Amino acid sequence: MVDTQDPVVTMKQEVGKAAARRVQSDSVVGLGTGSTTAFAIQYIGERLKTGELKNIVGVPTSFQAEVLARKYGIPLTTLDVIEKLDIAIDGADEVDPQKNLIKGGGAAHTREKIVDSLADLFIVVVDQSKLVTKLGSTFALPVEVLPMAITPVMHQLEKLGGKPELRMGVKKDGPVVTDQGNLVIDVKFDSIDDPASLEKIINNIPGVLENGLFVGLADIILVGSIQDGKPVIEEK
Ligand SMILES: O=C(CO)[C@H](O)[C@H](O)COP(=O)(O)O
Repeated sequence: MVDTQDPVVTMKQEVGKAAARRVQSDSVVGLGTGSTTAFAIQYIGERLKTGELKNIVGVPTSFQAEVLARKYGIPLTTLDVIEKLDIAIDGADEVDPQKNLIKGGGAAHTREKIVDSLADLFIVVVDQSKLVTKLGSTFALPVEVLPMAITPVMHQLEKLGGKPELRMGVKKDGPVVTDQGNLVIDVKFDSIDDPASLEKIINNIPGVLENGLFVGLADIILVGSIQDGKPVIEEK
């Protein structure tokens, strides 16, 4: 259960709400994945319920987002019937000063990249600990891979200087399986000097579906921190 008294939880809640307040009536909204975005989805649902927001449809980036959207009464649509989104709200695992991201801590980065990249406005919700000067400094880069290609892809990632590890389940024996039925390799790089070219190089390895580098996609970063015991939100 979520501890609503925990200041970190309160701060995540406030960041999620701040992003949800940017959603306007008559819009198509990308619904991200993760614990921070979950609060944004909840608050969009609450604004719909009170009538403050009208005529919203969501595009979920994962099974988790879909379940939450249904729980909070947000109607859903698919990319087959819309051309673009007005706004997307999503979390991140690392954010650099150029607003480039590492995502995929929840193994949802493939669908997240599709949805977030189609949004006119992509808002990222994070806490201060996610800000880094260089991507890769704290977090391993998630790469979604077709199961049959795991071994050759690992070899290629090692040749790029990474240390690849197959992501294993928690409270589930065996590897994590994505919403698409694939596996995730987390690759630790000492540092990622050129995220734009690494994103392309990794995606060019046969068997790789998508990696968690989001380059040049984010428009606004909402950063939460706790100051004097209170949540503070800063916009970058
Ligand atoms: O990329 C993601 C899922 O694939 C998440 O957005 C990312 O892991 C951040 O999650 P949280 O808000 O729980 O820290």
